[in-house]
Amino acid sequence: MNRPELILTPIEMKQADAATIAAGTPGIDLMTRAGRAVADKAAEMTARGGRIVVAAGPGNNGGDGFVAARLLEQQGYRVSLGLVGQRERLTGDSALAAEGWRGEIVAAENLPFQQADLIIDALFGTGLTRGLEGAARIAVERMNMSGRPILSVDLPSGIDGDTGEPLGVAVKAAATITFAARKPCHLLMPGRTFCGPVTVADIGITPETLAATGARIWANSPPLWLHALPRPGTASHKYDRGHTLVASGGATRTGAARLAARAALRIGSGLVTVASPPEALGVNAAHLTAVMLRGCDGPEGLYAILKDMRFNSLVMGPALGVNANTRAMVAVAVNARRSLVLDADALTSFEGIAEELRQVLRHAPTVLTPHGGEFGRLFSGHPDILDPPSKIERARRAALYTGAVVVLKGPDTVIAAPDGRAAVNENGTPYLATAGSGDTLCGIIGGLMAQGVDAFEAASAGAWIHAEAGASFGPGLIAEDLADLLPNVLRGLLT
Ligand SMILES: NC(=O)C1=CN([C@@H]2O[C@H](COP(=O)(O)OP(=O)(O)OC[C@H]3O[C@@H](n4cnc5c(N)ncnc54)[C@H](OP(=O)(O)O)[C@@H]3O)[C@@H](O)[C@H]2O)[C@@H](O)CC1
Ligand SMILES: Nc1ncnc2c1ncn2[C@@H]1O[C@H](COP(=O)(O)OP(=O)(O)O)[C@@H](O)[C@H]1O
Ligand SMILES: [K+]
Repeated sequence: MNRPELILTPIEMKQADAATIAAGTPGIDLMTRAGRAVADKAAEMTARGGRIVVAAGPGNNGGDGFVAARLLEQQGYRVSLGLVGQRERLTGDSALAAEGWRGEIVAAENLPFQQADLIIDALFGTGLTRGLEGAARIAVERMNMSGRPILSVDLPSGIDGDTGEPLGVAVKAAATITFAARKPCHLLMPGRTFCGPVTVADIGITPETLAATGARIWANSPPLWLHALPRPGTASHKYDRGHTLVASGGATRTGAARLAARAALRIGSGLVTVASPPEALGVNAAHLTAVMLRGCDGPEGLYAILKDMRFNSLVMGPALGVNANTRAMVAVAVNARRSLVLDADALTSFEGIAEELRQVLRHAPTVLTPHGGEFGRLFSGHPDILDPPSKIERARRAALYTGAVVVLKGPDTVIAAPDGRAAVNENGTPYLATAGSGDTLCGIIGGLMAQGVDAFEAASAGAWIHAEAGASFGPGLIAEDLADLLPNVLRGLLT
C-alpha cells in the first residue's frame, strides 16, 4: 500500500529544507533540482523552440526561476526573464542561481507576457508574507490578463501557502509544480482552484526528513485509513458488525434520518434502527425495509432504548429539531458512552453554548460534522476557534476544544482530531451540494464506527467514500442515490 500523503506547511517545509542542508546537501543543489524540475515541466508544456517568459521574485522562489530559465535556454527555448526587485539585492542561493543566467534581466512588470507560449511564475512561494503591491502586483495582473498558460513554481504567487487564501491579487495558474510535498494551499479552497493540476517533484528531501518535522496533515485518501476499514470474517454474524441507531425528527421531518440509516446499512453496519418519535412511526414504517424501527419518546425514550448495549453507535441531528429536547437527547447519548456522530440540529441546538456541548462530550468517541454555517453558529463567541484564516487550524481548534473529531465540511472538507491530526478531502464534486447529502455522510461515519472503526479513521474514510460515491455519479445526483453508490466504492477499496 502507498504511504499516506503528508502535507507540509511552509514552516515545516523550511525545516525539512534546513535539515536536508544540515545533513550535507548544499542549498544550491536543492534549488538546482527544483529549477530542473520546473524546466522539465515547462518543456513538457511547450513545443521545443517556443517562447518562455520567466517572472522571478526576490527570494528563493525567484532562484528556482533563474535555474529553470538557464536550463530552458540551453534546450533551445527563447527565454525572457524579468525580476521584481534589484538584481544586486539577491542573496544566498538565489544570488548564486542568478549568476548562472547570462541573458538580459528586465523589470518583471514589463515582460512580454502576451507573446509567451508559457509563462513561468517564480515570483513568490512559501515566503509570501503580505499582499502584493507595486511592481509585483502589476506583473501578476498582466500575467493573468495575457490569457497565456502559466506554470507556477511551488505555488501561485499571491496565495498564502498555509491557508490557500489569496492575500490580494494572485496568479491563476494552468499548472503548478511543487517540491517534496504539497502544501495546504494546494488542497484548501480557494487556493486549489488557482493551482491547476499540481505536480510534486522529488528534489532529494527524504520522506523520513518530511516526517521528522512533525507534520500532521495528510491528503485524505485510502492509504490513510484503508487498514482500518472493516472486513467481515467468514464466521461473522450481524451483531459483530455493529448496530447503529439513528434518531428521527417529527412526522414531517423524517427523511433525513432514513438517508443516514440507509447509508449506515450500506457501509456495513450489521443492523440499523431508526429511533422515531411516536407520531412519526407510521411514516417511517411506510418507508423502511431492512432498516428497523423503534418508537422513541424524547430523552427518556432514548435512555430506555440504550439499555440494550448492542446499540453501539448513534447518529443524531439531521432534522431532529433545534431545541432543548435535542440537547437532552445528546446528553443521554453521550452518557451512554456509545460512538456518536452529531450533525445539523444536534450542533445548532448548542448555538452560542459550545461550552455546554463540550461538557457533555467528554464521555464518548464523538464525531461532529458541521458545515461552515453550523460551525459558525456552534462556536459563535469563540474567536479563537472561528478567526484563524486556515480552515485546518479552525477545525483543529474546534477538535481540541470539544475533544471530538471535527469534520468541517465543504469542497475541501477538513477532518481534525483533538491530538492535532488533520486530513483534507479533495475528491468530491459540486454535485454533492444537494439537500440530504450531509445526512448520508453522518450515516456513513456512524456505520463505520458501529463496526469498531476509530473516530478519526471513520470520519476520514467516511468523507472520502462519500465524496467518491458522489463523484462517481456526477450530474443529477440526489442524496437518495448516495447510499446505493457505496457498494461500488467499497468494492474498489476492499477487493
Ligand atoms: N523549502 C525548500 O525545500 C526549497 C525551497 N525552494 C524555493 O524557495 C521558496 C521559498 O523561498 P523564500 O523563503 O526565499 O521565499 P519566497 O517565496 O521566494 O519569497 C520571499 C521573498 O519575497 C519577499 N516578499 C514576501 N512577500 C512579499 C510581498 N508581498 N511583496 C514583495 N516582497 C515580498 C521577501 O522579502 P521580505 O518579506 O523580507 O520583504 C523575500 O525576499 C519556495 O517557495 C521554493 O520555490 C527551492 O529553491 C528548493 C528547496
Ligand atoms: N462544492 C462541493 N464540492 C464537494 N463536496 C461538496 C461541495 N459542497 C458540498 N459538498 C459536500 O456535500 C455535503 C453537504 O453536506 P451538508 O451541507 O450538511 O448538506 P445537507 O445539510 O443538505 O445534508 C458535505 O459532505 C460536503 O462536504
Ligand atoms: K510562485
